[in-house]
Amino acid sequence: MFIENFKVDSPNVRYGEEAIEAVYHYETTELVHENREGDYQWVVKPKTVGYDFKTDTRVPKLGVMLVGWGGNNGSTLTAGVIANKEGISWATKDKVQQANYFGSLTQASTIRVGSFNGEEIYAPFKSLLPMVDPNNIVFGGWDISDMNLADAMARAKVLDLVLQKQLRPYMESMVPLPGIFDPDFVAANQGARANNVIKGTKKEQVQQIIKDIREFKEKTKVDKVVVLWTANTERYSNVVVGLNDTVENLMASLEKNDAEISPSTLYGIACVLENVPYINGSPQNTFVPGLIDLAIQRNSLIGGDDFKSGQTKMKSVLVDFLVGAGIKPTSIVSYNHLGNNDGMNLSAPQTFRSKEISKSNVVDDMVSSNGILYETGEHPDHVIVIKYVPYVGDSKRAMDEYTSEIFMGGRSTIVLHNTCEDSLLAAPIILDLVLLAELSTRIQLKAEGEDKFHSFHPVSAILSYLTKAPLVPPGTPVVNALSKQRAMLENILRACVGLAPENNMNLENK
Ligand SMILES: NC(=O)c1ccc[n+]([C@@H]2O[C@H](COP(=O)([O-])OP(=O)(O)OC[C@H]3O[C@@H](n4cnc5c(N)ncnc54)[C@H](O)[C@@H]3O)[C@@H](O)[C@H]2O)c1
Ligand SMILES: O=P([O-])([O-])O[C@@H]1[C@@H](O)[C@H](O)[C@@H](O)[C@H](O)[C@@H]1O
Repeated sequence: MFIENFKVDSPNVRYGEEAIEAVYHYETTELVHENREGDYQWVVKPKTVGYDFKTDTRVPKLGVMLVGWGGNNGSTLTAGVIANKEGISWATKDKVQQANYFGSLTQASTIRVGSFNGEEIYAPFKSLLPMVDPNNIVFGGWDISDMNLADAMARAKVLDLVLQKQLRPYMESMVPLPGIFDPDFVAANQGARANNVIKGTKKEQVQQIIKDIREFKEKTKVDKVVVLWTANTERYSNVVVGLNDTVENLMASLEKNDAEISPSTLYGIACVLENVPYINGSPQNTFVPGLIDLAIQRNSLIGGDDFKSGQTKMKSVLVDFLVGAGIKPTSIVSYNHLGNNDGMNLSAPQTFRSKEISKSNVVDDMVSSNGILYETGEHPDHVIVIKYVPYVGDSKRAMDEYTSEIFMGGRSTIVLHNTCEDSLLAAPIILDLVLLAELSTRIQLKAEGEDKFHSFHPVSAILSYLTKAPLVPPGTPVVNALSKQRAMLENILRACVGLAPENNMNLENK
């Protein structure tokens, strides 16, 4: 059964005028390697840590500024939100299609809240805590191409023409602000669309971005802004001692107009200085150590990297299943071809390399979790190929072959083939990223022994479900398995309303 909403009734939870406060008992374990009578043994000690959570329930008017607003993702997301807001429907050859938010974890998935008369009860994911309604987001942003959003939507060739026609009047007046462009960081083939760029030194460019954010806030009267990079994939920046390894060196390099600071890092510096959450949807190392430290110093949320949309999402499910089932993946070969501008940009070796890295690391945690199947340091062969085929446009083809060793030396080969519009996968992920980033800035927590409430660590690991290469606080583990990432997110939000983690034990029925 499905319910729209619920409230928790518990002595541990208080719904106030402006906040929900919850007292929570976090059940965890501590391991020690002990010498017991001359023999070293691993001992696991369960422990309970008390936490207080406080969630500000005043939902702000949210502005979202996209870097690369006029791209396929940016224009598709903007169009999709307008279509939902305006309740637009359109005729396809199959049926009359209504606008929806399918593919969005927050808007289109549910959580189990309990059982009623023996029946399982589910509620929308978004009913866990008050969140921004995507229909109320005000969009803006930058693009190095000055094309208005209606024309950009047509250039993207993603949405049905009948729908585009209805959306055009809403989008014609939306024109991206000039963006920071540096041809050294993207494929040479991108230069042709760069007719809308910010001039000046790198420091002046950062100052311009700060000015743009302030003016956008002022003009649209939004309470909060989140900035998200959905612009071209860049090559990796060199991380060099003295250049970008510390806050001081990064800021000094900015003063010196050092060529090795990428545009995506420049937007990041501007956002962090302005205390505006900044999320990177592409694979490059935007978050060089100096920028991560700046975000930590200023407690300004950063998140990334690279939207986990199709092939990689599937991989973080399938390999988790295989390894969790005691089956040993030994070779994973992933090929895809696509014909949109992203594909064209990825046809250069340097930008492809960024993608190859973010797509390759995704099985690491699952492989290292099973010392029965894999020796220390052993990895499956893992090959990533991406080809640019203009004819297929945004309709990405992904082909994967997983070969595994099974019982008694047997081999099992699974082959997948997926055809799907790349941008229709990415747009709802962008939505979730900005909605969850905003929500997480309203949550405060305090562990027992701490005297003050504080926010989550500014390097936002709770966004991991949505990214191929999750950025996590330095020195903390990266989790790639999709089910674990979802459970982490859901259980943290449950904790904020005093609900225990979903444990699926169902003891009442056993
Ligand atoms: N679609 C997916 O499923 C998916 C998944 C993961 C990651 N991504 C990443 O998302 C990004 C966007 O994808 P897309 O399909 O929308 O690409 P796109 O090429 O259609 O759009 C990118 C836009 O960014 C603009 N741009 C480039 N450099 C800029 C800069 N420095 N400042 C401002 N604007 C700039 C371009 O003019 C373009 O309009 C890519 O990096 C892609 O790899 C996409
Ligand atoms: O999410 P996913 O399907 O693994 O990865 C995709 C790549 O396969 C594709 O080549 C690229 O253009 C997309 O931007 C996205 O990164």
